[in-house]
Amino acid sequence: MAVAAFRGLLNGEHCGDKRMERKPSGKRRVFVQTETGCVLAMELDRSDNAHTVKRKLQLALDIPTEERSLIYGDTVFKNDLSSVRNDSPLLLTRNFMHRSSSTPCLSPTGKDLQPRDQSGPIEILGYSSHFSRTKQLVKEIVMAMKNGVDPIPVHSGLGGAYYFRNCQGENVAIVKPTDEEPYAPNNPKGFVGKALGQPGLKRSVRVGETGFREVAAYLLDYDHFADVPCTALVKVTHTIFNINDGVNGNKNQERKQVSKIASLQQFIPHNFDASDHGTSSFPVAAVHRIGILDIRILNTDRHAGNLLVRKFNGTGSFGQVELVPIDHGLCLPENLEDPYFEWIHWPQASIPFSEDELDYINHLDPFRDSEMLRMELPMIREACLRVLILCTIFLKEAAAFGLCLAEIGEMMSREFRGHEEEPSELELICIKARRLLGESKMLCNDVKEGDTQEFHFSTDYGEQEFDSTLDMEEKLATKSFKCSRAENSRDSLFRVNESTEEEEEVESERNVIAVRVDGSGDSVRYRSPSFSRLPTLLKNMSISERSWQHEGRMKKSGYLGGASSGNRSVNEQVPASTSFVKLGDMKEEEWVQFLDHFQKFLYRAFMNSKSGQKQKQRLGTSCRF
Ligand SMILES: Nc1ncnc2c1ncn2[C@@H]1O[C@H](COP(=O)(O)OP(=O)(O)OP(=O)(O)O)[C@@H](O)[C@H]1O
Repeated sequence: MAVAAFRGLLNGEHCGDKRMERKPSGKRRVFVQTETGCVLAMELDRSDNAHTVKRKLQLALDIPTEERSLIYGDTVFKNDLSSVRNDSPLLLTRNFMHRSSSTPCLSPTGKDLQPRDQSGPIEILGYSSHFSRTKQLVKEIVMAMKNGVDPIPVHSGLGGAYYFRNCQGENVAIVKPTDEEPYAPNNPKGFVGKALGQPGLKRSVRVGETGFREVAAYLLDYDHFADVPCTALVKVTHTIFNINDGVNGNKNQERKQVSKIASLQQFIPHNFDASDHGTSSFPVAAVHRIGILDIRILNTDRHAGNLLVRKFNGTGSFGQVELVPIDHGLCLPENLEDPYFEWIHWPQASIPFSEDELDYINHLDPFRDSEMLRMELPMIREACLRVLILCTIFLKEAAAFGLCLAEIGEMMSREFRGHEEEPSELELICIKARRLLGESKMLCNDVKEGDTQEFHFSTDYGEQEFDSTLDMEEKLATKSFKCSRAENSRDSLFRVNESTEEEEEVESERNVIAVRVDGSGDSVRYRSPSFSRLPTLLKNMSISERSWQHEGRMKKSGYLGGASSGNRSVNEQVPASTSFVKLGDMKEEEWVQFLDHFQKFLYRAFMNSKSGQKQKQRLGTSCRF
């Protein structure tokens, strides 16, 4: 009966076929994933809305749906589904987010395994021309499966992963289902206890959301600069996958065809990983290129095991090797986090960037990158895109200033004093920029209705209204502000600029980078902050010595003690990672203004970093076990 509800709603388009964004009939196929990982392909009619879809799901899966919502990244669908694109993975999740993390999400009795749908065994979710290599891989894998060559589980790592093979039995891809990640409901290695969408191994990366990050890293790696293997998001159906049963997270021994949303990455034959090999033979260019990527995406998990080492031409002659970066599931966190850069103390990272590398960095455009990701991976959260923008600006300015990879990595990494974690230089700059944003907002809010649209205030008179903690350079930076209310903006777009000559010059370099249509249908134009120049106003100001300490005094005690079998309590084992700076909670106009402030503080911070470099104490926060 459940299957009947879907008759005619599913189709079997082959993964290699050219798929249109929306079929002429107005029908779209979506993949709905429940919190327990179960995936169902559905075809939506023009008339379908969130209620009708939930009703169909209830019938098909025999699960209650009243207290649940359909979500897609940041979007919660109340009713209208017209913005959902063909082949989107939607998540059906409970409305209340105060689920006890000690109570594993209920996967009642294995009953909610989805009925067989008619889509192909592997479907690529996305249309990018970048996935042409992946399409080829998928064809090879499907052919092999038809010939009885099945995938095999990967035993290393914390998450569920499977090598998919070609007809010759060679590994050609590694597939990681999103519901088998560490702590996800169907993790096969005993690390269970959370529902999809809850904070995961890193608090700023939700359970079930590492797959699209792997794809994002691949898509951002323009011209295969860092050599990230081709990666796509897929819906894949096989009996090999793991399903846990009931509240205990025990493995369901019954092998059935199940569909999963997963990342599929090209398998790269290799000789070692970087933890098994002396680092001195690693080419400077490879380390730089991987480091540049890691900085852009704020990789929190670049441990040595995530760098595959391939002997050059397979012979190893002259000790030459190639490095291939893998496992980007913990990049682009939703907040600034402590990154983990294994390369930070390798000598190669202290060698200045080459001209080619500087040229590549110079041509990076974080706003174009975030637009591209929004198009290719619509489920990506805005907060992650802001991290990408911020870190790319930081990289561009730092490289233009003359910092090397190691120095940039140092500035992004947190320090440990005693057992206390302190914000990184990058986070300190953001804290200052946010404080300044708060102060300028307060001042702008003081303007009464009916006042002129343009007004001035001076430091002398504004000072009393500032937070007493505002330090010297912030006071100077806020000196003589001119707040102008952007005209025609329904959502009160404010721009705060210094009324200095430098400001005039900088202002003239700014371009409109995006036109956003707000809820009222009005368009709001955003400017791109200048990358090439820092306002000279702040060059002589000092960023105060780091005095700020996290009030909670979080102790960093590392992650899990081991990776053997047996279920683990999430509460005991989720790391206490701190968020010093949030980027996602700013409104669009605040974010633009924040970026302006952020850039103004960079120059001095770079000067300080050059003059006072000291070795930081790090405990290491990668997720390698
Ligand atoms: N593209 C690839 N090509 C070849 N081997 C790979 C590839 N990706 C992963 N592997 C292998 O699979 C193993 C597990 O993969 P991966 O590290 O991505 O999983 P994980 O569960 O995220 O691991 P970890 O817990 O170490 O971060 C790796 O140790 C590596 O040997």
